[in-house]
Amino acid sequence: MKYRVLVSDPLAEEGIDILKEFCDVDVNTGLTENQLVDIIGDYDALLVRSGTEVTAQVIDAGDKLKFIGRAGAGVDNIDTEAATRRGIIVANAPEGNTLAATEHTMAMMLSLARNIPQATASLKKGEWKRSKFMGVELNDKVLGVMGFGRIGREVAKRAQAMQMKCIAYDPFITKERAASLGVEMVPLDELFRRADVITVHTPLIKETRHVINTESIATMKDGVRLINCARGGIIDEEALAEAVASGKVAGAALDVFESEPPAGSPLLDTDKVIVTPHLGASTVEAQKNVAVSVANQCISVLEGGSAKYVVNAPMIPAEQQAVVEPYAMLAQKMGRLLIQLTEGRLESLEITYGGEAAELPNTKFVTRVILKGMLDPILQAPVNMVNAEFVAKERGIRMSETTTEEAQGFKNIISIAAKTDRMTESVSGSVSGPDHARIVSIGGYMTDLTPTGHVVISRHTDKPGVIGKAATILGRANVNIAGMQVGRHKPGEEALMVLTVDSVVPADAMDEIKKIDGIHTAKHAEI
Ligand SMILES: NC(=O)C1=CN([C@@H]2O[C@H](COP(=O)(O)OP(=O)(O)OC[C@H]3O[C@@H](n4cnc5c(N)ncnc54)[C@H](O)[C@@H]3O)[C@@H](O)[C@H]2O)C=CC1
Ligand SMILES: O=C(O)C(=O)COP(=O)(O)O
Repeated sequence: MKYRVLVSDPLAEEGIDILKEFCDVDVNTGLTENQLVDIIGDYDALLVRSGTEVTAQVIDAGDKLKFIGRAGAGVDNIDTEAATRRGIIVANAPEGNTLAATEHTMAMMLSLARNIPQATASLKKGEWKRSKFMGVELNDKVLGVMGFGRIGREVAKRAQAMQMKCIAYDPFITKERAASLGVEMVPLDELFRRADVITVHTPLIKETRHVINTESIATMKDGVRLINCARGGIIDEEALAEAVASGKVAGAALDVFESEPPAGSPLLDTDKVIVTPHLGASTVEAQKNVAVSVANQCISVLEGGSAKYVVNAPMIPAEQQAVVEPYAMLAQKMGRLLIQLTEGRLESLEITYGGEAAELPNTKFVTRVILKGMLDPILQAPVNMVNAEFVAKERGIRMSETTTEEAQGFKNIISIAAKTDRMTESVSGSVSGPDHARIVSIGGYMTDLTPTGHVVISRHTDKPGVIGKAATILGRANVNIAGMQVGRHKPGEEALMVLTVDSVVPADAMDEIKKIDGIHTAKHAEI
């Protein structure tokens, strides 16, 4: 059956064409939330731009939904937490419109400095007012860039070409990185104090909401100019309107608004503020880029693969794949085995990465794989790389992740210790090559087990006859034993037996094994 994809905002034809090769595509724009809720249950994927609010209600109604794609950068119109809870991958196309937004910012800055939109409107009205539209030069002025990500950096590069002095604030970018581009990183209050023009390029998050407000504007230079081509709400619009009216702010250029469209905003009534209707990404080139990117990611996810720009799950970058993948495969098997060996309600998990495993670039990814391996068999709802951690947290499972140089005689080791309300159990494994991994201990007993197929694992008193009786029972049940290992600490004490078998062990045979004199516990597991 073909997958069904709903496109609820205008998407470039190039993207739609890619989707149509693999999916049934419906383009249905301008839907209300209720209309979307009514139809979303029929679709496997939803593709949007900034025009669709993908709320928790929409997501919860998307019974078949596996992928939400954002043909652009900002995902603030998507309830990613709700998607994560439901195991839906959210991905964006953050690179495709960087240059479009950058060039729009430059256009806004130049228009603001030289009053181009106002002068155009005036001349078209039949006026010829040359002195009214006296401008300022950008040459030698200080540009303050708040948010030094993709767009912020490209804006700075272009501003430097116009001989502006660029300073930037971004708590997540190092001074060295900025210095390599000739940009001085400064604290935010210094940026506000020193800049002649301030342009914001951050996401709208708690920390950036109304960061430009009455108080911060008061610390800026008289006659400062402000630009927002990022997200409405980073600048407090009421404070801006007042500061423009008082003359503190000489002018502002806005592409985005707290509410879009910004009907009734006083910012639309003043000539000192120039505006565009969220056009930052609106170039032919950018729209083609983002549509193609998100369409390809959508198909990849629907076909069981991964997406390049997942917003709500850790993915392994291509360059780390070869190193991380063997550990991830082992980890999932270890998780699966461990959950089958435990009884009771899972309370905590301690995961230790030792030796070379501690150096992995992405232990968080491997930890999620362990969780998926453990939780998938026991939960009704699908557990995947998107929601594994969330599901564990929701179920109150305490998690700890430790790294250590110690690898217990192996080059690398992953150990998982699980505690339930009834018992503790542990499993360790080691990777010895791209396709070669072993379970090296269970419950503290050494083993050497290829993590695949069916096993019977039992604890028994180390005395003659116990193993033979178990083998006889399996033989009678027509279960072939492919391998056997016994681990013990001291002769005569408790021992652990691992039997690899070629097929499922019938429940009555397992019951018989559990009743053998000397057997303490016995479990059948499929790894
Ligand atoms: N007007 C439009 O049509 C478009 C708007 N955008 C918006 O532009 C903004 C920037 O986009 P990109 O550069 O692609 O994103 P990005 O993720 O590459 O850069 C954002 C930067 O903001 C920084 N940041 C986060 N919190 C911060 C804080 N509290 N203070 C200062 N910096 C902080 C991050 O470290 C990051 O470097 C986003 O809000 C995006 O949605 C993007 C494309 C088109
Ligand atoms: O990519 C972004 O963050 C944008 O704001 C672009 O929005 P749009 O796709 O033009 O609705």
